[in-house]
Amino acid sequence: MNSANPVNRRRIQRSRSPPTYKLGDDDDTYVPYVPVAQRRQEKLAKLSSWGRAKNGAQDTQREQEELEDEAKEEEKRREKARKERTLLMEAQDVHSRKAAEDAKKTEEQKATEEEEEILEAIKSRKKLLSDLELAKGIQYTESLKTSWRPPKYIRDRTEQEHQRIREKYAIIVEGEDIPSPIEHFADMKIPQSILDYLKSQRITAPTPIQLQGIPTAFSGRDLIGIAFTGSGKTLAFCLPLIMLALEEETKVPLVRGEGPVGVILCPSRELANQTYENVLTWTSALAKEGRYPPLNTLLCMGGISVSEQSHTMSKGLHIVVATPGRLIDMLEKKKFTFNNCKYLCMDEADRMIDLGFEDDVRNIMSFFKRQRQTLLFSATMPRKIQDFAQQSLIRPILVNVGRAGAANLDVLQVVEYVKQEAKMVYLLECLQKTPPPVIIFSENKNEVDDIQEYLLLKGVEAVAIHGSKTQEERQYAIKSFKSGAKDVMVASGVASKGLDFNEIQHVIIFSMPKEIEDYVHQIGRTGRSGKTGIATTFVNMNTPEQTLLDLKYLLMEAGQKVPPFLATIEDPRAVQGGSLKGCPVCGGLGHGISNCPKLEETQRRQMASHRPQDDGGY
Ligand SMILES: Nc1ncnc2c1ncn2[C@@H]1O[C@H](COP(=O)(O)OP(=O)(O)OP(=O)(O)O)[C@@H](O)[C@H]1O
Repeated sequence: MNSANPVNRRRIQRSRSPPTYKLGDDDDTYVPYVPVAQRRQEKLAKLSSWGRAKNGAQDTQREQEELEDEAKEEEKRREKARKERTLLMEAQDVHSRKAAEDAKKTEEQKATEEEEEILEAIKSRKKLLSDLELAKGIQYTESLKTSWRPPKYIRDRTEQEHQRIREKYAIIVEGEDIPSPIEHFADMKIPQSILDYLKSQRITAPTPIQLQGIPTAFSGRDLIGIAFTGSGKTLAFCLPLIMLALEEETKVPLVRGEGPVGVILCPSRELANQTYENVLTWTSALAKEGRYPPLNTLLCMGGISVSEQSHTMSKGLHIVVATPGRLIDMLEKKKFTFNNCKYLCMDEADRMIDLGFEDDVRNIMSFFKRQRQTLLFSATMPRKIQDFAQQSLIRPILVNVGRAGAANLDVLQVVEYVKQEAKMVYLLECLQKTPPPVIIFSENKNEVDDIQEYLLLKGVEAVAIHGSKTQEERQYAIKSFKSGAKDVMVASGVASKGLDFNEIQHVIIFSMPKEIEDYVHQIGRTGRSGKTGIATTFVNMNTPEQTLLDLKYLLMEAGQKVPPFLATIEDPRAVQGGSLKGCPVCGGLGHGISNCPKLEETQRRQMASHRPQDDGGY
């Protein structure tokens, strides 16, 4: 029965289905593929004819079984192929899904990695200690001891009671053994003459930063104080130094060549000058009563002739208010020493340790010969700068009123779309919104001059201030604006940090600063000490989208109206499904660390090895 032999079968098939192509002359065993179904048909046909012939039921049965086996095999093969195909397809699906996820994840991961790298770099910055302390590994573990104590009835309060007071004023604190908050100036044991003076200035109850910050500083603790613009930080760091100086002077009066007891560092001359004037009024008020000795304060900043200050230098020195450059100069020339200096405060501290002043600050610290109390204050201090600063402080207390970098809620923020060429004309219209005084900010010195010129032409009494003006011009501008002789001050960033002008009704931001912190400081010139004010900001196509996004989030946070053109700006991070947390470096809410304008600016400065003297801290 040859027919059952596969070789024979193949031969039969070969004769019926000639090859469509030939592999080679020697390939005479080649058998073309015949589909199984066709083979089965053929076989069945053959079998039935054979069955009809003679071989009997047995053979037919066997052949039938063979065929069925073959069919089953074939079905199995198909099933397997189907399964394999599905698995393959599934694997492909999974692969492409994973690839898509990976692509997304990689973006996210990349951003996270980049963020971590930058944060690591910030963390690993050399500590804010003097080089001597760093070199010798000097590390203080105890805060400075002071004799000041809160009244007994406050000391007797439980921690829960303290915490309830903090919650009442939205004060957030961090640190060990946090001193108690004190709600009344009288309980802070401040001399009556100062209390009377404050009262005459309608300063009757401490603001939140003062009610927690002053007792903390009085207790000798290192402190990071963050609170809104215009919330009274200056008093919070000046009063403790005045009290410390008073205590030292009362113990052993300082003579010529001795002192200072403490120093206040400011990033600009204007701010140094303003703080100096504040200290003078408070120390004069103190001395008036006759019970307390006079305290001697020196203003140490560029643009002031040292010889003019010989009178101040001829006595023991209690307090120095300084910009970093001139202070280093004076210390190097040994005009005075920090041998007995115990108190170092930095106003607008994030700027001081962040943009170029850092080495100067470290240099200044190297003049201290003993342990000091260190205080840092600002309205804007992103978390990472706080973390960095905290490493350099001793058992620091963090006092935070509101989110660091949030806008003052007493400022009504209006953002308007104004085409570049229409700005000047619109500015005049805008000036009508409120009575004077008004401050106009521009990021560009030439623009500041142009605006002033235009306003003068239009009959508006305007002064201008920026870093390229001489010291006399700057002083004149501030003085005449403060006194009310001039209605409008046009300023570059210089006037935005910490300057406290009376009752500014309206701030106009002619060109939106790239960094949202600058915006917060600028609008913060109005709405001070509990009063309300308006800030109008011009934006247009020239304003970077990221800045607009930061602005949009800031307005939302402050519960302000978001104009439609801002509302429609989409956050690319939301579109990509990324994290929406704010930038830990600049505090901007509309971007992450990887595209932080402040970092870019820092890098630019570093590359240009250029110190931030534009506004004359020196
Ligand atoms: N307890 C108080 N009650 C009422 N007014 C106060 C009080 N303390 C300070 N002030 C007034 O508030 C105004 C703003 O204070 P200050 O300049 O210290 O604000 P700041 O928090 O330092 O603001 P910035 O962040 O802009 O520097 C000043 O005119 C000051 O006299």
